[in-house]
Amino acid sequence: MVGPFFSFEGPEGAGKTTIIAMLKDFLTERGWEVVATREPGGIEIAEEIRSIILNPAYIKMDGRTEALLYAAARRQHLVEKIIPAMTSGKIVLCDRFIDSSLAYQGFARGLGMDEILSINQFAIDGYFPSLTFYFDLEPEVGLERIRKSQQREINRLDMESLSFHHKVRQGYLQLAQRFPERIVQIDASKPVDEVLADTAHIILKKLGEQEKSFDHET
Ligand SMILES: Nc1ncnc2c1ncn2[C@@H]1O[C@H](COP(=O)(O)OP(=O)(O)OP(=O)(O)O)[C@@H](O)[C@H]1O
Ligand SMILES: Cc1cn([C@H]2C[C@H](O)[C@@H](COP(=O)(O)O)O2)c(=O)[nH]c1=O
Repeated sequence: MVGPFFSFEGPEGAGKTTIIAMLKDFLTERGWEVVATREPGGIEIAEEIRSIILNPAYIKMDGRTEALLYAAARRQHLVEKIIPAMTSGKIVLCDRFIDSSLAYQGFARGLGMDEILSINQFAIDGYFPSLTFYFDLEPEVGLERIRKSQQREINRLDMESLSFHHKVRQGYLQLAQRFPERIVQIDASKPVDEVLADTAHIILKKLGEQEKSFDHET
């Protein structure tokens, strides 16, 4: 069985990292093998690219360079970590994937969603997530959460204007409308335990569906 691939999307401080860690424990306790990972990063080459993209000193980075670096990090992470995990039947929980590029570079940077989709189609070669959770939150709330967080350094993208972060949200809302069969919107303003319950419920349903279709094949 090929393991399912779930991506988690949303603005800064939406709670993706928190919920992925909780879901990993929740699913592992139920006997699933789970790989939790993140973009940009997750493996050495992509973490190196991450440190370049997010370096607050690189304010002169061109938007297209930024988009290509995210796509390059994505490609390496996909072939080195995500595909092998899926092939060995593990559940993949990925903190950000292609929709981050569509919302941030495509929409908020103004490079065009379809242009960014096109370079990313080359990078992902058909490996779209089985399901994407979009954690919807007012950008002001998310930015305030990360400002208060001890564990989170402020990176180059965090430093963008509030209007950029509003555009990111608008971009995500458009994506949720464009891909309703893949993207599930979660209210990330709720308390952590409620966000976890909402997300886990959908994942268990999806796993049940996948187990059923697997039974039919055998
Ligand atoms: N539902 C929630 N309600 C209140 N605070 C939360 C909630 N979820 C997460 N937080 C807190 O908000 C901060 C950011 O959470 P987290 O790192 O999980 O977000 P994120 O979406 O991964 O952010 P980013 O993508 O910007 O790194 C943390 O301090 C976390 O404890
Ligand atoms: C994958 C991806 C990410 N981004 C942005 C989104 C965030 O501002 C940073 C990553 O930081 P995080 O703390 O790990 O969330 O990068 C982007 O603009 N485009 C992308 O494709």
